Amino acid sequence: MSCRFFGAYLSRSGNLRIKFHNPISLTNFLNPKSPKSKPIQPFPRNPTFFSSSSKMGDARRPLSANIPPPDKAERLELLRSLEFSLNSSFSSEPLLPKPSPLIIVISGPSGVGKDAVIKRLREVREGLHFVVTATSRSMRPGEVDGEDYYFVSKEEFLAMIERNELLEYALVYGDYKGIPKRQIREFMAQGFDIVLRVDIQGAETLRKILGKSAVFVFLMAESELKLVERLIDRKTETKESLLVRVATAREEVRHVKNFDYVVVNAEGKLENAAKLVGSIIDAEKAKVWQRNASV
Ligand SMILES: Nc1ncnc2c1ncn2[C@@H]1O[C@H](COP(=O)(O)OP(=O)(O)OP(=O)(O)O)[C@@H](O)[C@H]1O
Repeated sequence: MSCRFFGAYLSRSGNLRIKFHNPISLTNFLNPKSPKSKPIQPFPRNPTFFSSSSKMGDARRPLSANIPPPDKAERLELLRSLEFSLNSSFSSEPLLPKPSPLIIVISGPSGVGKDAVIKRLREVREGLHFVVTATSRSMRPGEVDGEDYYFVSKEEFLAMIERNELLEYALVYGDYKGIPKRQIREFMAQGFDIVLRVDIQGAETLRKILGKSAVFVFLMAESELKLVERLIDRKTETKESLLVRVATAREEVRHVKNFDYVVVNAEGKLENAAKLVGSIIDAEKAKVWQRNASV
Protein backbone atom coordinates (compact mmCIF):
# COMPACT_ATOMS: atom_id res chain seq x y z
CA MET A 1 0.00 0.00 0.00
CA SER A 2 1.41 3.38 -0.88
CA CYS A 3 -0.49 6.37 0.50
CA ARG A 4 1.89 9.10 -0.47
CA PHE A 5 0.97 12.48 0.89
CA PHE A 6 0.66 14.90 -1.97
CA GLY A 7 -0.53 18.23 -0.60
CA ALA A 8 -3.21 20.22 1.24
CA TYR A 9 -5.76 22.69 -0.03
CA LEU A 10 -8.97 24.37 1.09
CA SER A 11 -12.21 23.03 -0.36
CA ARG A 12 -15.14 25.26 -1.30
CA SER A 13 -16.82 24.36 1.99
CA GLY A 14 -13.78 25.63 3.86
CA ASN A 15 -12.45 22.21 4.93
CA LEU A 16 -8.77 21.46 4.77
CA ARG A 17 -8.30 18.53 2.38
CA ILE A 18 -5.34 16.23 2.06
CA LYS A 19 -4.59 15.04 -1.44
CA PHE A 20 -2.97 11.69 -2.06
CA HIS A 21 -0.67 10.96 -4.94
CA ASN A 22 -2.32 7.66 -5.78
CA PRO A 23 -6.14 7.64 -5.43
CA ILE A 24 -6.37 3.82 -5.82
CA SER A 25 -4.06 3.33 -2.89
CA LEU A 26 -6.17 5.75 -0.86
CA THR A 27 -9.33 3.77 -1.67
CA ASN A 28 -7.61 0.60 -0.55
CA PHE A 29 -6.38 2.28 2.59
CA LEU A 30 -9.83 3.52 3.56
CA ASN A 31 -11.71 0.44 2.41
CA PRO A 32 -9.74 -2.74 3.05
CA LYS A 33 -12.55 -4.79 1.49
CA SER A 34 -12.02 -3.12 -1.88
CA PRO A 35 -11.47 -5.94 -4.41
CA LYS A 36 -8.12 -4.51 -5.49
CA SER A 37 -6.77 -4.40 -1.97
CA LYS A 38 -5.15 -7.04 0.17
CA PRO A 39 -6.86 -7.61 3.54
CA ILE A 40 -5.61 -5.02 6.00
CA GLN A 41 -5.65 -5.52 9.76
CA PRO A 42 -6.68 -2.61 11.97
CA PHE A 43 -3.78 -0.24 12.44
CA PRO A 44 -2.85 -0.83 16.05
CA ARG A 45 -0.53 2.10 16.66
CA ASN A 46 -2.55 4.87 15.13
CA PRO A 47 -0.81 8.22 15.23
CA THR A 48 -2.99 10.99 16.64
CA PHE A 49 -2.33 13.97 14.40
CA PHE A 50 -4.11 17.29 14.75
CA SER A 51 -7.60 17.61 13.34
CA SER A 52 -7.71 18.32 9.63
CA SER A 53 -11.01 20.19 9.66
CA SER A 54 -10.77 23.92 9.24
CA LYS A 55 -13.59 26.38 9.51
CA MET A 56 -11.93 29.20 7.59
CA GLY A 57 -14.57 30.82 5.47
CA ASP A 58 -12.70 32.12 2.44
CA ALA A 59 -11.78 29.23 0.18
CA ARG A 60 -9.78 31.42 -2.19
CA ARG A 61 -7.53 32.87 0.50
CA PRO A 62 -4.09 31.17 0.53
CA LEU A 63 -3.56 29.03 3.64
CA SER A 64 -0.31 30.84 4.43
CA ALA A 65 -1.77 34.39 4.46
CA ASN A 66 -1.61 34.76 8.26
CA ILE A 67 1.81 33.18 8.70
CA PRO A 68 4.74 35.58 9.17
CA PRO A 69 8.01 34.96 7.25
CA PRO A 70 9.80 32.12 9.08
CA ASP A 71 13.19 33.86 8.87
CA LYS A 72 11.88 36.94 10.69
CA ALA A 73 9.26 35.68 13.14
CA GLU A 74 9.79 34.14 16.59
CA ARG A 75 9.13 30.44 16.97
CA LEU A 76 6.11 31.02 19.23
CA GLU A 77 4.60 33.51 16.83
CA LEU A 78 5.02 31.04 13.97
CA LEU A 79 3.51 28.25 16.02
CA ARG A 80 0.47 30.32 16.94
CA SER A 81 -0.07 31.50 13.39
CA LEU A 82 0.20 27.92 12.06
CA GLU A 83 -2.35 26.86 14.66
CA PHE A 84 -4.60 29.73 13.66
CA SER A 85 -4.33 28.82 9.97
CA LEU A 86 -5.17 25.21 10.70
CA ASN A 87 -7.79 26.23 13.28
CA SER A 88 -6.40 23.66 15.64
CA SER A 89 -3.69 23.69 18.31
CA PHE A 90 -0.65 21.40 18.28
CA SER A 91 -0.83 18.73 20.94
CA SER A 92 2.19 17.78 23.03
CA GLU A 93 0.66 14.37 23.74
CA PRO A 94 2.72 11.40 22.38
CA LEU A 95 1.80 10.70 18.74
CA LEU A 96 1.86 6.96 19.31
CA PRO A 97 0.52 4.81 22.13
CA LYS A 98 3.09 2.72 24.00
CA PRO A 99 4.08 -0.49 22.19
CA SER A 100 2.32 -3.60 23.47
CA PRO A 101 4.22 -5.89 25.85
CA LEU A 102 6.01 -8.69 24.04
CA ILE A 103 6.36 -12.37 24.74
CA ILE A 104 9.84 -13.52 23.70
CA VAL A 105 10.44 -17.24 23.54
CA ILE A 106 14.13 -18.19 23.68
CA SER A 107 14.95 -21.71 22.65
CA GLY A 108 17.74 -23.81 21.19
CA PRO A 109 19.56 -27.12 21.63
CA SER A 110 20.94 -28.18 24.99
CA GLY A 111 24.25 -26.47 25.78
CA VAL A 112 23.86 -23.67 23.23
CA GLY A 113 23.82 -21.06 25.99
CA LYS A 114 20.14 -20.26 26.66
CA ASP A 115 20.74 -19.74 30.38
CA ALA A 116 23.96 -17.81 29.75
CA VAL A 117 22.33 -15.42 27.24
CA ILE A 118 19.29 -14.90 29.47
CA LYS A 119 21.53 -14.24 32.50
CA ARG A 120 23.37 -11.55 30.51
CA LEU A 121 20.12 -10.03 29.23
CA ARG A 122 18.87 -9.86 32.79
CA GLU A 123 21.99 -7.87 33.75
CA VAL A 124 21.85 -5.38 30.90
CA ARG A 125 18.18 -4.85 30.14
CA GLU A 126 15.30 -3.45 32.12
CA GLY A 127 11.59 -4.00 31.62
CA LEU A 128 11.88 -7.75 31.07
CA HIS A 129 10.29 -10.39 33.24
CA PHE A 130 11.95 -13.80 33.08
CA VAL A 131 9.26 -16.34 33.81
CA VAL A 132 10.02 -18.74 36.61
CA THR A 133 8.90 -22.25 35.67
CA ALA A 134 6.94 -24.46 38.05
CA THR A 135 8.35 -27.95 38.57
CA SER A 136 7.44 -31.07 40.51
CA ARG A 137 11.07 -32.12 40.96
CA SER A 138 12.71 -31.69 44.33
CA MET A 139 14.98 -28.76 45.05
CA ARG A 140 18.72 -29.27 44.46
CA PRO A 141 21.32 -27.83 46.85
CA GLY A 142 21.86 -24.14 46.09
CA GLU A 143 18.53 -23.69 44.33
CA VAL A 144 16.10 -21.02 45.56
CA ASP A 145 12.32 -21.50 45.44
CA GLY A 146 10.74 -18.75 43.31
CA GLU A 147 14.08 -17.87 41.72
CA ASP A 148 15.28 -21.00 39.95
CA TYR A 149 11.88 -22.69 39.87
CA TYR A 150 8.62 -22.74 41.77
CA PHE A 151 8.89 -26.08 43.52
CA VAL A 152 5.53 -27.77 43.98
CA SER A 153 4.47 -31.34 44.78
CA LYS A 154 3.34 -33.65 41.98
CA GLU A 155 -0.23 -33.44 43.34
CA GLU A 156 -0.15 -29.65 43.32
CA PHE A 157 1.24 -29.68 39.77
CA LEU A 158 -1.56 -31.98 38.59
CA ALA A 159 -4.07 -29.67 40.29
CA MET A 160 -2.54 -26.72 38.38
CA ILE A 161 -3.05 -28.62 35.11
CA GLU A 162 -6.63 -29.39 36.14
CA ARG A 163 -7.31 -25.72 36.87
CA ASN A 164 -5.86 -24.74 33.47
CA GLU A 165 -3.25 -22.55 35.16
CA LEU A 166 -0.37 -23.51 32.88
CA LEU A 167 0.35 -22.10 29.45
CA GLU A 168 2.42 -25.16 28.53
CA TYR A 169 3.74 -28.12 30.46
CA ALA A 170 5.77 -31.27 29.86
CA LEU A 171 6.91 -34.36 31.67
CA VAL A 172 10.72 -34.30 31.49
CA TYR A 173 12.61 -37.33 32.80
CA GLY A 174 9.72 -38.10 35.21
CA ASP A 175 9.32 -34.53 36.49
CA TYR A 176 6.69 -32.03 35.45
CA LYS A 177 7.70 -28.58 34.25
CA GLY A 178 5.25 -25.86 33.26
CA ILE A 179 4.77 -22.15 32.63
CA PRO A 180 2.29 -20.47 35.00
CA LYS A 181 -0.13 -18.20 33.10
CA ARG A 182 -0.82 -15.93 36.07
CA GLN A 183 2.79 -14.79 36.27
CA ILE A 184 2.73 -13.78 32.61
CA ARG A 185 -0.60 -11.96 32.93
CA GLU A 186 0.45 -10.05 36.03
CA PHE A 187 3.74 -8.81 34.56
CA MET A 188 2.28 -7.99 31.16
CA ALA A 189 -0.39 -5.91 32.91
CA GLN A 190 2.46 -3.91 34.49
CA GLY A 191 3.98 -3.32 31.03
CA PHE A 192 6.83 -5.85 31.27
CA ASP A 193 7.99 -7.86 28.29
CA ILE A 194 7.99 -11.57 29.05
CA VAL A 195 10.92 -13.90 28.40
CA LEU A 196 10.25 -17.63 28.26
CA ARG A 197 13.10 -20.15 28.10
CA VAL A 198 12.02 -23.48 26.68
CA ASP A 199 13.48 -26.44 24.84
CA ILE A 200 12.67 -26.97 21.16
CA GLN A 201 9.63 -29.14 21.87
CA GLY A 202 8.31 -26.53 24.28
CA ALA A 203 8.81 -23.84 21.62
CA GLU A 204 6.83 -25.93 19.10
CA THR A 205 3.96 -26.25 21.58
CA LEU A 206 4.07 -22.53 22.38
CA ARG A 207 4.01 -21.69 18.68
CA LYS A 208 0.77 -23.64 18.38
CA ILE A 209 -0.72 -21.80 21.36
CA LEU A 210 0.60 -18.28 20.74
CA GLY A 211 1.04 -18.34 16.97
CA LYS A 212 2.52 -15.12 15.63
CA SER A 213 1.55 -13.18 18.75
CA ALA A 214 4.93 -14.04 20.33
CA VAL A 215 8.52 -13.67 19.08
CA PHE A 216 10.45 -16.92 18.73
CA VAL A 217 14.26 -16.77 18.90
CA PHE A 218 16.42 -19.79 18.07
CA LEU A 219 19.88 -19.79 19.65
CA MET A 220 22.53 -21.63 17.67
CA ALA A 221 26.22 -22.37 18.12
CA GLU A 222 28.60 -21.47 15.29
CA SER A 223 29.25 -25.16 14.62
CA GLU A 224 28.21 -28.59 15.80
CA LEU A 225 31.73 -29.17 17.13
CA LYS A 226 31.62 -26.03 19.29
CA LEU A 227 28.25 -27.03 20.72
CA VAL A 228 29.53 -30.48 21.72
CA GLU A 229 32.72 -28.99 23.21
CA ARG A 230 30.59 -26.61 25.28
CA LEU A 231 28.47 -29.45 26.63
CA ILE A 232 31.61 -31.47 27.47
CA ASP A 233 33.23 -28.49 29.19
CA ARG A 234 30.11 -27.80 31.29
CA LYS A 235 30.77 -31.15 33.01
CA THR A 236 27.15 -31.61 34.04
CA GLU A 237 26.27 -34.66 31.95
CA THR A 238 26.75 -38.38 32.26
CA LYS A 239 28.01 -40.15 29.11
CA GLU A 240 24.45 -41.36 28.43
CA SER A 241 22.83 -37.94 28.74
CA LEU A 242 25.68 -36.39 26.75
CA LEU A 243 24.95 -38.77 23.88
CA VAL A 244 21.21 -38.10 24.04
CA ARG A 245 21.70 -34.31 24.10
CA VAL A 246 24.15 -34.30 21.19
CA ALA A 247 21.99 -36.62 19.06
CA THR A 248 18.89 -34.55 19.87
CA ALA A 249 20.71 -31.29 19.06
CA ARG A 250 21.51 -32.60 15.56
CA GLU A 251 17.83 -33.17 14.90
CA GLU A 252 16.70 -29.95 16.57
CA VAL A 253 18.63 -27.63 14.26
CA ARG A 254 16.11 -28.48 11.54
CA HIS A 255 13.36 -26.79 13.56
CA VAL A 256 14.92 -23.37 13.06
CA LYS A 257 12.54 -22.77 10.15
CA ASN A 258 9.63 -22.46 12.60
CA PHE A 259 11.26 -19.51 14.40
CA ASP A 260 11.21 -15.78 13.69
CA TYR A 261 14.89 -15.06 14.40
CA VAL A 262 18.12 -17.00 14.72
CA VAL A 263 20.96 -15.78 16.92
CA VAL A 264 24.42 -17.34 16.79
CA ASN A 265 25.98 -17.58 20.23
CA ALA A 266 29.60 -18.05 19.14
CA GLU A 267 32.47 -19.08 21.40
CA GLY A 268 33.53 -16.13 23.58
CA LYS A 269 30.86 -13.91 21.99
CA LEU A 270 28.12 -14.18 24.58
CA GLU A 271 27.91 -10.39 24.77
CA ASN A 272 27.15 -10.15 21.03
CA ALA A 273 24.42 -12.77 21.28
CA ALA A 274 22.75 -11.00 24.22
CA LYS A 275 23.01 -7.67 22.35
CA LEU A 276 21.41 -9.17 19.26
CA VAL A 277 18.48 -10.49 21.30
CA GLY A 278 18.13 -6.99 22.77
CA SER A 279 18.13 -5.51 19.25
CA ILE A 280 15.42 -7.96 18.19
CA ILE A 281 13.28 -6.74 21.09
CA ASP A 282 13.96 -3.10 20.08
CA ALA A 283 13.04 -3.83 16.46
CA GLU A 284 9.83 -5.56 17.53
CA LYS A 285 8.92 -2.49 19.63
CA ALA A 286 9.33 -0.30 16.55
CA LYS A 287 7.01 -2.37 14.40
CA VAL A 288 3.95 -0.63 13.00
CA TRP A 289 2.03 -3.91 13.09
CA GLN A 290 2.48 -4.93 16.69
CA ARG A 291 2.10 -8.48 17.91
CA ASN A 292 -0.64 -8.47 20.52
CA ALA A 293 -0.07 -11.42 22.79
CA SER A 294 -2.62 -12.41 25.38
CA VAL A 295 -2.45 -15.42 27.64
N1 LIG B 1 29.24 -17.69 23.91
C1 LIG B 1 29.75 -18.61 24.75
N2 LIG B 1 31.07 -18.85 24.72
C2 LIG B 1 31.59 -19.78 25.56
N3 LIG B 1 30.89 -20.51 26.44
C3 LIG B 1 29.56 -20.31 26.51
C4 LIG B 1 28.92 -19.35 25.66
N4 LIG B 1 27.60 -19.38 25.94
C5 LIG B 1 27.42 -20.29 26.91
N5 LIG B 1 28.60 -20.86 27.26
C6 LIG B 1 28.81 -21.94 28.22
O1 LIG B 1 28.28 -23.12 27.62
C7 LIG B 1 27.69 -23.96 28.61
C8 LIG B 1 26.22 -24.20 28.23
O2 LIG B 1 25.48 -23.00 28.39
P1 LIG B 1 24.04 -22.99 29.07
O3 LIG B 1 24.03 -23.85 30.30
O4 LIG B 1 23.63 -21.57 29.21
O5 LIG B 1 23.22 -23.71 27.92
P2 LIG B 1 21.68 -24.07 27.86
O6 LIG B 1 21.27 -23.85 26.45
O7 LIG B 1 20.94 -23.31 28.90
O8 LIG B 1 21.70 -25.62 28.16
P3 LIG B 1 20.54 -26.62 28.70
O9 LIG B 1 19.41 -26.54 27.72
O10 LIG B 1 21.21 -27.95 28.69
O11 LIG B 1 20.18 -26.16 30.08
C9 LIG B 1 27.84 -23.23 29.93
O12 LIG B 1 28.95 -23.75 30.59
C10 LIG B 1 28.06 -21.78 29.53
O13 LIG B 1 28.79 -21.06 30.48
